[in-house]
Amino acid sequence: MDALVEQRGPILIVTMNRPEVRNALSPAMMAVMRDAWDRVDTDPSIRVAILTGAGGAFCAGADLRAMTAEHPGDGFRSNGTDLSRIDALLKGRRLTKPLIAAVEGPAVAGGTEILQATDVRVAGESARFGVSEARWGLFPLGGSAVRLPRQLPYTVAADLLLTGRHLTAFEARDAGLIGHVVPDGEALAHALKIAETIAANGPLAVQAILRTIRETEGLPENEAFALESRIGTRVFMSEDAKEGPRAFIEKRKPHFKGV
Ligand SMILES: C[C@H]([C@H](O)CC(=O)SCCNC(=O)CCNC(=O)[C@H](O)C(C)(C)COP(=O)(O)OP(=O)(O)OC[C@H]1O[C@@H](n2cnc3c(N)ncnc32)[C@H](O)[C@@H]1OP(=O)(O)O)[C@H]1CC[C@H]2[C@@H]3CCC4=CC(=O)CC[C@]4(C)[C@H]3CC[C@]12C
Repeated sequence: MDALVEQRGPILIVTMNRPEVRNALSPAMMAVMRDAWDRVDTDPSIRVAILTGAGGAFCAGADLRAMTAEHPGDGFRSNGTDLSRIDALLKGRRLTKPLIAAVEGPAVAGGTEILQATDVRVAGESARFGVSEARWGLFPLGGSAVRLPRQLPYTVAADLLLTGRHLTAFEARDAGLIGHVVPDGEALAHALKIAETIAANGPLAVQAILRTIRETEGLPENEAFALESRIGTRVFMSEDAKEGPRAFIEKRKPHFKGV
């Protein structure tokens, strides 16, 4: 299987699994990823997802060997593919639940592109990041030319996109591309701890916060607050909003039901 999917309690772990090519993307891998994202969105027992890679690598982007079989543009010309939405890479689509990246080794090109669709990012200290498409005369069609300048300071994003150079894990953390650097081999364990913390929180609150972050992006402040207050008020009216404060006063863990 080019990608593996495992549910551990409320956490769904998706592992890109072509370690012999540093988990370069294949159509089969992308089909499993797309189905996994559908499952995250529709299965109420899943509260958080983790994306990781097998064999000490995250993902090396598109399969460059497969691209040499024919002109890389032929696939698009022949079937009129619309790349404004690529579900597997969460381009043009965002999950309704938090997605955590657990990165070991290279997360390059398409690997750094899908990273930008994750909410919390953890990497082993030998991880490397970059959007190297321009080095091969290609375009980062996983969305980085749009998304990276929205996530990083402009000049950092432009530098990475235009030079195709790679960053170490510490440089990526300094640039704000990732949030946590951990010893090599511990990215998944650390991501699981973060996932457990999030999964123990009120699921309605978590999903409403995420929805607000996503849907207010780029809105004028007053429009953003109008939407935010509509989404947030519904959380306050839930059963979970009664349970949380009650649990605090009774000095026990809350039992959230997601209603
Ligand atoms: C458009 C997007 C996306 O933006 C385009 C890309 O991602 S282009 C890919 C660019 N990739 C790179 O620049 C990375 C290249 N690799 C490296 O730099 C290094 O290997 C490394 C830093 C990752 C690791 O270095 P190491 O020293 O640790 O290891 P190394 O010895 O180099 O490698 C070990 C072996 O692994 C092989 N390897 C590594 N990377 C690749 C790779 N990318 N491809 C193939 N093989 C790789 C290496 O050769 C070694 O093997 P040996 O045998 O030992 O030599 C696009 C993203 C997804 C696309 C869609 C995919 C599905 C589709 C299918 C279609 O038919 C239609 C189109 C589409 C929808 C397609 C559309 C474009 C994308 C969205």
